[in-house]
Formats: sequence, C-alpha cells, structure tokens
Amino acid sequence: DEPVGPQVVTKIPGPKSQKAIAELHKVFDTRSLNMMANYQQSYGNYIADLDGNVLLDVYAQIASIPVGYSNPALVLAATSPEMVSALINRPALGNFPSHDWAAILESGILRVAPKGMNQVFTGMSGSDANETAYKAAFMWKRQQERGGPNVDFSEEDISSTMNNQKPGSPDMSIMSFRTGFHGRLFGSLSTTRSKPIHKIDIPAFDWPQAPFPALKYPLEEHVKENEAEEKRCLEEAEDIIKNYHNPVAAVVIEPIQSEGGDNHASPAFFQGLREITRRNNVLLIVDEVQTGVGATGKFWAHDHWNLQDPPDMVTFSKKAQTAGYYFGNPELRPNKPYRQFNTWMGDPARALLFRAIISEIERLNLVENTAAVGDYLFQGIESLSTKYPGQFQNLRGKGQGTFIAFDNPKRDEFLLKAKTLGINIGGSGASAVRLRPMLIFQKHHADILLDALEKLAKSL
Ligand SMILES: Cc1ncc(COP(=O)(O)O)c(CNc2csc(C(=O)O)c2)c1O
Repeated sequence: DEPVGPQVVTKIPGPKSQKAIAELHKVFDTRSLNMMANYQQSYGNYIADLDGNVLLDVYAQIASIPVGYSNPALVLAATSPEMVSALINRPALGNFPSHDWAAILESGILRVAPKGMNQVFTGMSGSDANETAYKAAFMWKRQQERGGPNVDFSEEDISSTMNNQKPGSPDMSIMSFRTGFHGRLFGSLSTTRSKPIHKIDIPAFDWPQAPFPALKYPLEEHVKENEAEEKRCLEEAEDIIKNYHNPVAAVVIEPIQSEGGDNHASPAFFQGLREITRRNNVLLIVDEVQTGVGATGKFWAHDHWNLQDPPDMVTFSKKAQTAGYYFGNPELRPNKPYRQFNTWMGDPARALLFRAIISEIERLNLVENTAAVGDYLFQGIESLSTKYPGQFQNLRGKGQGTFIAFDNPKRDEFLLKAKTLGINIGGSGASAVRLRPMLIFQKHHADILLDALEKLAKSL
C-alpha cells in the first residue's frame, strides 16, 4: 500500500545507492542519474531508493507514470494470459497482426482518441511518434501536389530519391516553435529547439521555427500585453509558412512547451494557429507526448482549446506507455503499403497496459480528480507566492490540472533540497520548477507538497 508520507533516513544518495551507482557506472552512463530507485518498494505516489528513503514523486519518470507505482490493476494486466502472449509472441504488426489487434486498439488507444480522430499509427516513443507523423505529413503534401493518391511517382521521383535529392526526397519542412521539444531522432531533433546540448554535432534539416508567446504573469494583470504578444507570434508564424524557402508541410506544437520551461499560450492563440494552418493548406500536429493523458485536467490538453476544426494529427507517448499518432483524415494513410512501416509497428503489450490505465482512469475519475486537485494545489502555491515573494515567480498552469510550474532563482538548489524534505520534483528550461504528479495525486499529497514548498521557501 501507499505510504502515509515521505521518509528520509539518509542523505540522498545513501550508502547502498552510492554502491549501486558505482556498479552501474561500469556498464551504463550514470551522469544523468537523478536517483537510484527501488521499484519493488515503490507504491502509489511514492518512489523508494535502496537506503530506505521514500519520496513523494511529483516528477513521475518525466511525467510518464500515470496511475502510481505497483498499481494492483496494472499488476493484473501485466500478468494476464493475453499479456504473456503479447510479450513472448511479439508480432510484426504490419505483416502478422494478432487476431485481436483491432479489438485491443478499439478498447484502448482508440477509446480515448481525440475529437475528430478515429485512426492511429502506433510506435515506440515520443520521438518516434513525431518522426512518423512528420513522414505522414510529407507524403500527404507530395501526394496532393502530384494530383492525388492515384497519381504514381515519376521516374525522376524514383531516381532522385535514391540519391537523397529532390524531387523524390523533397526540400520540404516542418515548422516548430522556439524552445519547443519534440524528441531526439533526426526529424524530431530538427524541430526540437530547447537546449544546445540536445543538438550539437548532429546534422539538422533546414526547417523553420516561429516564436512561441512569452507571456507575462499573473495573466489577469497582463491581458492586453499578452494578447499583443500572441498576435505577434501568429503573424510571424504565418509569414514563415507563406515564405520559408523550404515549403512547410506541417506545423508541430506542444499545448504547453514542457522541456522548454512550461511555456503556456491561450486557447485563442491555438485557435488562431489552427486557422492559419487551414488557410495555408498545411497540417497541424499537436504534440501531446508530455501534456496528454489527463495531466492538465482534460484527457488531452488541446481539449482546453475547444477547436471547431480538430488538429490533423496528435502524437502521444509517456503516460500512455505506448506511442504513436492519432489522425482522422484517411488521406493521411499513405497511398501505398510499406511507406510508413517498420518491424513491430507498435507494441501490443504496451497497448494492453495502456488499456488497463484507461480503465483505472475511468474507474477512479482521475482526469476530473486532477483538475480539482490541480486547482487546490495552484491556490496553495499562489498563497505561498504572496507570503514568499520571489520564490514562486511566474506561477503558471492555472486551470491546467496539476501541470503547474514556477520560476525560482535558485532552482537547482531548490530541487536538491526538496529531496531532503522527501519530495522528488523536476525542473525545466532555465529556471522553472515543474510539477508532474501522477493522476492519483490527491489533496493530502498536495498538502504534503505545499508544506515542503513552504519549508524550501523559508530556507532558500
Ligand atoms: C513534448 C515532447 N515530445 C516528444 C518527446 C520525445 O519523447 P521520447 O522520445 O523521449 O519518448 C518528449 C520527451 N520528453 C523528454 C523529457 S526530457 C527528454 C530528453 O530527451 O532529455 C525528453 C516530449 O516532452
């Protein structure tokens, strides 16, 4: 069962963890290691290490644990005969799908499909979901230019592509936004614009980036200024789409830029962006890898935008355990097989796990829970920000469930010290402290967190 609260009994990492880290370092790079964990002792919202320390986890494996550690419902799914077969008889789904693959998709991934979407291409990770969504966009665009799905490739297409030259390998682009993060494979990395360390030494495509709104907080005190900033960004985005030398096939954007520092924009901004993509005949890809699956108090963060005209594709991973892109327009299925293809084409085992997660989310009403607890938590931090000015700057994420962040001038020290108070918390961008609790995070967990945040504010 879940512990009643955190307990810190040694410095972190403690002696046993230090020994295990040294062992691991011989065979695996541990320089990015945050904490050596013991998942057999981790329950619910709490992560345990080897030294008896148990921390309230509001980082949750970079926002990838949805319904808690060692969740009994997931243990059941993980030990079912269906799972055993899916794990040991892993199908090459493109060629030999299991007889129940449609049923697994319809009762799982597609059960939570965003509005306007009833198809999915499944993959392995967030980067991979974005890579394959970009490929679908390029094929769609070229197919349209050719005159439709039944117009065949030209001889020039065929010969030039074998030399990685246009027109077969076209000079088209995906427009992303400054400080956005979409993954670290080649196409996704060319759209990632958050930190140099992600990109140095890796060749990149000549693709454009538009400015993402830099909003001032509190929002209610900067309405006009923020509206003007969003308008400026939309105008620049449309200018790039119209004029970039490598024609833009699609735009990719996160509902909340996560690795870039928890940067928000208003529903009006995203509605405006959708109108721009529509009138310029480019696709809109919404990257819900980090914001998706309930964290913002809606199942999909872009549900907050009330779009009349849904995005063309939505990519997902992390809390879903599996990954891929949703779509609705049948033209986004390439005109021939083996164009969007790979060995596994997804993972039935992970799809089964996601189905169990979805059932748990519905059984416990966890999306509404996250909205309510998020509001409670936001108010709690808001009063701390008044009591300790400067410690919780640019508090953001109001109405976005527990997807809350603030800036602290001593952010790295803040995060380190939080561990000594029994809280595992993450950072993003240059100075943001970001909250990524699980969907089972309740008000009593929020009280534990708020108590620790107050102690930190006092001590820093
Ligand atoms: C919005 C968004 N889109 C795509 C990705 C890539 O997903 P993965 O390839 O890491 O599964 C991510 C992954 N998040 C992430 C957090 S730290 C990190 C890293 O590579 O340093 C990656 C994401 O947040």
